[in-house]
Amino acid sequence: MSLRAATRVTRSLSGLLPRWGHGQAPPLLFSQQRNNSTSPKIRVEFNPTSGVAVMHMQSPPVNSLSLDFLTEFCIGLEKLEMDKGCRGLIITSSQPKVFSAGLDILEMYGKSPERCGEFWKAVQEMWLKLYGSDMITIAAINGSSPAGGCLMALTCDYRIMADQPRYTIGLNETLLGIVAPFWFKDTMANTVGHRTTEMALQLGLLYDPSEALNVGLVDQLVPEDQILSAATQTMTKWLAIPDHARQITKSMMRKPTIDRLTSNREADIQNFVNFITKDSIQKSLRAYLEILKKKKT
Ligand SMILES: CCCCCCCCC/C=C/C(=O)SCCNC(=O)CCNC(=O)[C@H](O)C(C)(C)COP(=O)(O)OP(=O)(O)OC[C@H]1O[C@@H](n2cnc3c(N)ncnc32)[C@H](O)[C@@H]1OP(=O)(O)O
Repeated sequence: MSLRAATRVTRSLSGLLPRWGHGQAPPLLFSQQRNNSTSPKIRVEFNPTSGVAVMHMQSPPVNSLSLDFLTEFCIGLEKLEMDKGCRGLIITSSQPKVFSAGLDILEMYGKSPERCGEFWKAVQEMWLKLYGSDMITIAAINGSSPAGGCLMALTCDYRIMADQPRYTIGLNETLLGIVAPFWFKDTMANTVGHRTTEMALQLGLLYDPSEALNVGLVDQLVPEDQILSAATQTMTKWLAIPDHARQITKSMMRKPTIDRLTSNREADIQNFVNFITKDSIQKSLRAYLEILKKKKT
């Protein structure tokens, strides 16, 4: 059980002690000041009345997960996680047509081993923080969400996708000539099962929304303009569950997967650096970048 969950259990068992003592700022003001934040790539709107924050990813053109993006994202997440008034988080995109394009390919192409290692550590950090979050997390997927973007959505408790057939979602790493690491694979298998994951990962499948719903990669489809209201409605249902019971349950389901990475973090970084800096892999990434560029012409 996480420290925050343990604290909540203690609080609920000790007879609903007041949260704010004499001389402290009233909760609403305090929360408002702390957690409505805008950094260049992330905008957070926290509603202290509902206890729900909405995180808007706003890194043009495609919310790719660069080192800077991941750093801002983790700082934003950490702040919300520390705020006991924040119980739920909705993650969505401010960019048209794209939730997140996944890891920033330019962070993996032509970079030094040291920089690649630093980048990978940040990717791990994002996953650890989100997958292990005590908050209720909902991905409001209002655009395409390949690879690392799909991973980000998979770490949430619930996924709502815009019902727009041109959007796709999936772990398509093999299409780039790279390999989804074991914890990407585990996160997907925990969501859709072993067989679907095995096939999807080998083929680098990108699903349209109805296919994604069919395999259980997303939980609900809604018209794009209703995605935030649908996320808010779902959040209300989840908020009705006592936090401590839900958190312990979430931890019970996810801890073995999280422990596999936490006990192998350094080796996983080394593995990534050795893999990604290989000439053959760099060549594949260059070819993929060229395909992305040519798409436009
Ligand atoms: C053993 C195991 C060890 C470990 C082994 C290693 C494990 C690695 C795991 C990797 C996980 C990943 O996430 S790898 C990342 C996978 N991501 C992808 O395949 C997504 C590629 N992108 C797309 O499909 C599309 O861009 C999409 C997101 C649908 C949006 O399409 P659009 O038509 O709207 O936009 P585009 O015109 O394509 O893109 C706009 C610009 O953004 C750029 N762009 C797009 N995606 C980008 C990205 N991910 N990183 C950087 N830049 C990107 C394009 O090149 C364009 O640049 P300009 O031309 O300059 O404007």
